[in-house]
Amino acid sequence: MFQTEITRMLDIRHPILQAPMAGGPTTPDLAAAVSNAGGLGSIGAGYLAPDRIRDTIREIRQRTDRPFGINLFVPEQPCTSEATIAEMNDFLNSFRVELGIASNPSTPKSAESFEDQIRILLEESVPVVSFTFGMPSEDVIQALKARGTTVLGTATTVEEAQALEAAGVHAIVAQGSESGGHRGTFLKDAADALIGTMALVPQVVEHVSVPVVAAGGIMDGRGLIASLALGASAIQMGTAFLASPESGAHPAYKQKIMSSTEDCTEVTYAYSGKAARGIRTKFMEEFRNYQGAIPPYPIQNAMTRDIRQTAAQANLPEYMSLWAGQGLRLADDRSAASIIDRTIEQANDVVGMISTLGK
Ligand SMILES: Cc1cc2nc3c(=O)[nH]c(=O)nc-3n(C[C@H](O)[C@H](O)[C@H](O)COP(=O)(O)O)c2cc1C
Repeated sequence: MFQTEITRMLDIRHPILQAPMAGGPTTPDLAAAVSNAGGLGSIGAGYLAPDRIRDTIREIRQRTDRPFGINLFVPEQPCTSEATIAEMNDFLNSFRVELGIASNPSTPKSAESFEDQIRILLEESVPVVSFTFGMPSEDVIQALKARGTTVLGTATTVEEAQALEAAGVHAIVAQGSESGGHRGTFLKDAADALIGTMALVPQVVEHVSVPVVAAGGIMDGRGLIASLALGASAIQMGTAFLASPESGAHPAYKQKIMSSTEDCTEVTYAYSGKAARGIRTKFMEEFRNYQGAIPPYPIQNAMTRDIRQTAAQANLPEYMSLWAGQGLRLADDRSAASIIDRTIEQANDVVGMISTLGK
C-alpha cells in the first residue's frame, strides 16, 4: 500500500489517477473501472455539452460508488484575423478533397459554455474537478470547494504551479513534456515550457506546499516509484490506459498505440492550434509545408473537426489526432483494473529491489 497526501485527500486506495482524456478515450466504463480498482478514474469533459456531462456523471455513479473526477478546459479568448482563417480553410480544403468532404467555408461553433459546464459540476457535487489550459477564477474554485469538491489544476512550469496554488487549488498536476495530449501551458508559449517530468516534478514540489501529481511518460510501477521519489504524491497516467478495452479510443487509434515506437510522437499545433503531443501522422507532416499562421485554439480545433470526424468514420488514422505520450511503447491492451494492479505489484517489486541496494 502506498499511502500519500493524495490518497488521503481523494479517499483512494492507490496513488494513481487515470488522466482525463477529452475527445472520447475516457468513458464512464473506464473511469468507473479505475475507481473500482482503487485509483481515481476521470472524464475529460472539455468538449462535452453540459447535459452530456450530467449524463456521464450519472453513468459513472451507476458503475461505482468510489470517487471520480471530471476535467474541464479553462476557456481562452482567441484572437485571429479573417484572412488567417480563410487561408487555413483553403489549405484544409486539400485534405477535404482527399477525404471526399465538401469544402467548409464557415468556422464551426468552437466551444461549450464553461459557465454551464461548471453549473452542472456544482449541481452534481462531483468529488474531484480538475482543470487544464489555465486557471479558473477564484470564485469558481471557491464555489466548487464549498460543494465539497477537491480541485486540481494543471501546471507545466513552477510559475504556473505557484499561480494555481495562490488561486486556491487543493493539488497540482505537474505535466511534463513527455505527456500525451494537449499541453496545459498558460503563462507562456507552450514551446518554451517543454520541461520533462523528471525535471519538472521536484522543482514544483520545492516551490508549492500543496501535493503534486506527476504526469508525463509514466506507464507503470517503475514510473510510480520514480515519481514518489521525486516528491510527487501520486501519478496521473493517460497513454497507459488508451488501449484498454474500457477506453473509448477509436480501434485504429488503439492499434497505432500498440504498434508504435517511442520516437514516433511529436508536439504539433496542426489539429487544434494548441501544442499537443501525438503519434506523427500524414496530416501533421503536411502541415510542415504550411507557410501561414495557424489560428489559435479553439478556432483551429473547430476548423479541423470535419476532417478528423470523417477520417474516424472512414478508418483513416493518418488524418486523425492520435494523442499519445512518449511512453507509448509500454502501453498494453489489458483491462484498466489489471493496469492498476500490475502498476502496484511492480511498484512493490521496485521497493523490494531498492531495499537490497547498498547492502
Ligand atoms: C488522448 C489524450 C487526451 C487528453 N486530454 C486531456 C484533457 O482533456 N484534459 C487534461 O487535463 N489532460 C488531458 N490529457 C493529458 C493528460 O491529463 C496527462 O497529462 C497525460 O496523459 C500524461 O502523460 P501520458 O499520456 O504520458 O501518461 C490528455 C492526454 C491524452 C493522451
